[in-house]
Amino acid sequence: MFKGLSRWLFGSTEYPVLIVGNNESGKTTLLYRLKLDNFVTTCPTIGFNCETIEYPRGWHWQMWDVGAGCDRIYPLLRFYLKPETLVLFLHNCADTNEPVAPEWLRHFLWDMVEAKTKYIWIVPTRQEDLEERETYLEGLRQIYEKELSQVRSYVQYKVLQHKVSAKTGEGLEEVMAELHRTMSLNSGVASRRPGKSEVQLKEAPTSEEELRALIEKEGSEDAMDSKSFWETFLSADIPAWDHRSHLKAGYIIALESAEKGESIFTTADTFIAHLNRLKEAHPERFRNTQHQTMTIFWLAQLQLAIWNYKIDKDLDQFPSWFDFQDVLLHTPSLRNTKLWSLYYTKDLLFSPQARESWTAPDLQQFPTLKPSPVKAEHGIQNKEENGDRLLRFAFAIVQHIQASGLRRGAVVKDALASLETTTIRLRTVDSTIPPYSETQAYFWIQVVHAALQSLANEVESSDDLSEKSYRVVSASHLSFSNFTLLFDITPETWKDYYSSKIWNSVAARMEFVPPDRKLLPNVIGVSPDAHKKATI
Ligand SMILES: Nc1nc2c(ncn2[C@@H]2O[C@H](COP(=O)(O)OP(=O)(O)OP(=O)(O)O)[C@@H](O)[C@H]2O)c(=O)[nH]1
Ligand SMILES: [Mg+2]
Repeated sequence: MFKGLSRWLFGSTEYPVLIVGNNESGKTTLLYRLKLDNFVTTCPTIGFNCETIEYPRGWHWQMWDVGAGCDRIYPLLRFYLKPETLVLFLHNCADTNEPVAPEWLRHFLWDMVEAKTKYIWIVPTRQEDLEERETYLEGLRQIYEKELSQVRSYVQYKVLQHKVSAKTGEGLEEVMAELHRTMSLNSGVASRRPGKSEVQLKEAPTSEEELRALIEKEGSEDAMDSKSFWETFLSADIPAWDHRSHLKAGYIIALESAEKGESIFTTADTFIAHLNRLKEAHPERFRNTQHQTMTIFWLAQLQLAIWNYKIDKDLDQFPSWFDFQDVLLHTPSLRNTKLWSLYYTKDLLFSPQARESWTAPDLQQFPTLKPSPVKAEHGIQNKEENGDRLLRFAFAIVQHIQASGLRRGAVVKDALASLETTTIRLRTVDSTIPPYSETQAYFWIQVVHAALQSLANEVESSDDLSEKSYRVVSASHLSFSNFTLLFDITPETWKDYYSSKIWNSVAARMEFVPPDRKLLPNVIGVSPDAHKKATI
């Protein structure tokens, strides 16, 4: 109602502006200098002040100066964040003891990401007594930009470099001009969600060369080897919790899991258990909200990078903990904090559903392993590769159904829809990929389901309790490679059930067509020599 009234009175929208910063950084002084064009004597703010400022004529800014000590109340700041909120972060230059880019800013930035708040300006205040002002401000800019770069794919930021004094009013007009310029350039953006194509344009992935340079730079600044890092990680004492440390911790966990042949779901559980432990030890520092799909996404990319490294370097064993930097340089895309945007739309990835449980990508499937050099020499039949792709896809879906306890019908329906979109996309860049076929997709899901179900059934009938618990774990936590070892299922298995004529028919693409050679399996037995193979 008030919004409507103000619009009627002022004939325009009010843009919300949140003013934050450490104690005594001049938030209240700045607000009243803008409002009254006068210096007011302040005392520490309890609660908040809110004033509407007009600048220039016809443009209205609803400015919120929130409480004393943002470092203590920052968990509450997120309630002021909306997609259309603009943020001014005041840095107090008069207090040289004050940390530059304080710890709470990092959490606040991720709160901004979560709230889809898009703009923040760092305003250095109380500059009157600065010696070598320009050098000092340049130093500030570098430190803040490093911190802000963590969220650069989501948030636009700027560290202002001109002289600002809330006491005299110097430089405040430029601050308001910044807000005005941004909002007039993005007129209407604040109040509507950007379309998909806009998001993709703005957030195009960084080039491989740039990423490699970034990894080199961060590697040379990172004095901590993986062992020492892991110790500080276990004691919740790591120096920074940025993208690189996330990758480093993930790398170690993914490596251990790859060696044990654990599934990606188990790996993710391990990682999340560590996160929870860190959060318990230092709730103010580790505030990542639990995100199942995001965790699985990054761990899967790390596992893939580890495997590709092993294959390309022709190693007999997995790389070691100490090869972290080399593995990153081998797959520089890991350094792209927005890598997920190649696979997921923002709307899907940040949905409550994706947060709570594994959700398949809606833009394209995760990449699979590169073919090993030997295979590549002989060339791989695309059909066989496609069979492998569908088999892996089916395996991930069925295992997810078993691990999550979700209703099978709904998951399969969503998964098939996602597979269809992915296939259509893939075919636009590689026409040798066979078209999506409902029959083929459903067939692989059914085959994998029957196989895993047979493991569960064996558990039911076993009297040996230790065997029982072992099998329960193995059915839902089996890795894909162990799965193909246990069951004689290959990309060619369909030939036992379907003739090529039916399998490749147009009718089979449109809807499920039953097999013409043999009934679909309800239960598949474990391959007789599986135990022998699994121990190799
Ligand atoms: N010299 C100078 N002093 C300033 C400036 N801005 C604020 N001050 C002084 O700094 C002190 C703190 O200013 P406030 O406006 O109360 O700061 P605040 O960030 O709102 O403080 P809290 O509400 O306690 O968080 C006051 O004594 C102000 O007069 C400035 O630009 N220059
Ligand atoms: Mg105040």
